[in-house]
Amino acid sequence: MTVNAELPTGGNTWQSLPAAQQPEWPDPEALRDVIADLVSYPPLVFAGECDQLRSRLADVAEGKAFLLQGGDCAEAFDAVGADQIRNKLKTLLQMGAVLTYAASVPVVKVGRIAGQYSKPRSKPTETRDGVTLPTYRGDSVNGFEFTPQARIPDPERLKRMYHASASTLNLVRAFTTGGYADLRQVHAWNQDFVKSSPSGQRYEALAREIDNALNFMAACGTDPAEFKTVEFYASHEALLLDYETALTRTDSRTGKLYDVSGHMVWIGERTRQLDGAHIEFASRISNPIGVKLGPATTPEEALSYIDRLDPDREPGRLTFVVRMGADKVRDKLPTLVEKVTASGARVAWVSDPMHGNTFEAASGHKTRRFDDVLDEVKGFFEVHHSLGTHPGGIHVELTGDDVTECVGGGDEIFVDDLHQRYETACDPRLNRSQSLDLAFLVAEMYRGQ
Ligand SMILES: O=C[C@H](O)[C@H](O)COP(=O)(O)O
Ligand SMILES: C=C(OP(=O)(O)O)C(=O)O
Repeated sequence: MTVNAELPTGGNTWQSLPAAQQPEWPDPEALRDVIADLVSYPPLVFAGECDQLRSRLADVAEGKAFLLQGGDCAEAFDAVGADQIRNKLKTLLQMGAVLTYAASVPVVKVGRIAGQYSKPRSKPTETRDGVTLPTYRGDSVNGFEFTPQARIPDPERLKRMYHASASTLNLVRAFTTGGYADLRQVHAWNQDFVKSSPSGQRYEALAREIDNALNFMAACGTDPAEFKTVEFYASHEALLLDYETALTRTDSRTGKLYDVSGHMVWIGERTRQLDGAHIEFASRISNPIGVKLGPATTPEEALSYIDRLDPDREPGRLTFVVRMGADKVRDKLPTLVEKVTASGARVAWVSDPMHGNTFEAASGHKTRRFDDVLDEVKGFFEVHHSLGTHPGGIHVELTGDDVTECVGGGDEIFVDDLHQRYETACDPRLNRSQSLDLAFLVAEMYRGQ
């Protein structure tokens, strides 16, 4: 649909191409009005911040840093509250501290946050007790509630997504620069957690070491400003192209286009068609771009993504997020890495150990086994180790709350526990304890390389 003539030139070239996974908005006029409003709204992030992230991701591509990207599968409008945002951030900060200290590597921290409101789905409809309704596509499109009314796509939700993203980002910026993320708070992030959980206790021991190191540095007269704030970036899947285009602006410094809805956006497994609208859109913007690579990805496709999205071969521009499944990663990944490396391109390679490892439990809950998640990351590391390339990071669905959505972990969740706190709007997330377990285990793998 051609929605707006005022969009920056080049930002809407995708409109003549097939766009997968777009909602069927019932009222085109209403969509047009919403987009006109969105076009007039201020940017959520600045082009210069996107460039800064690109330079951090260049370090990842060059083997000098590790990407920690994580957050909800699907953010929800009713979860835009201080506690939930702080808990998520706290979990990522704790994981970041574990990885930085235990693996001795700079960690680039990127949330699946402040924009992750849209979901690609396997099926257009959902059936419960003989009733079939349109599937839930994220709070940016329709309601989670299983009623005909809630499931009608409503473009006003695009504006709610903008405002929810703005509030979230505002709080995240306050937390990360206003003292909460000061490394001296490394114990405070754990206070509500340490007693009850093995990973919390392990973390506490590490936090004491970090404290000692900080005290030592202070005694030597060094108290670096870098420890008082944290660089934290926001990312989401660029799924709803009308929204992303409405938030695409021309950078006054360079004349280039940036999608100012988030610092980094990625193209998902279901929308990465080379002749499709999503890749075309991503090719026009200058943000760092991720592309999810499932087990069917061919080396030729991977090389074509590089030609389309990173024609200048700029490290940090392109991140390949590998999500093959624990049973396939060791077979499928080596050829991709070999061919990409041989081409001379320098992309960041990151493991998403969640999306290839989903199954349905007998109770009907969609879940993932912690051991499969871990095994996929192990396979990812093994492949890179054997090829002498850099395992650049992890991309994980997680929450700071004590949910029971994935099975396993040190504080073990059993299949029979799933119903207790199964709160995700879409896919199962690691809870805080499982997330910290993963961070410790990944740090060991990284150190052991
Ligand atoms: O988060 C990813 C996808 O949106 C999700 O895995 C699709 O889930 P579905 O197969 O239930 O549609
Ligand atoms: C949908 C997602 O993943 P994928 O495209 O890899 O299935 C996601 O990360 O939310």
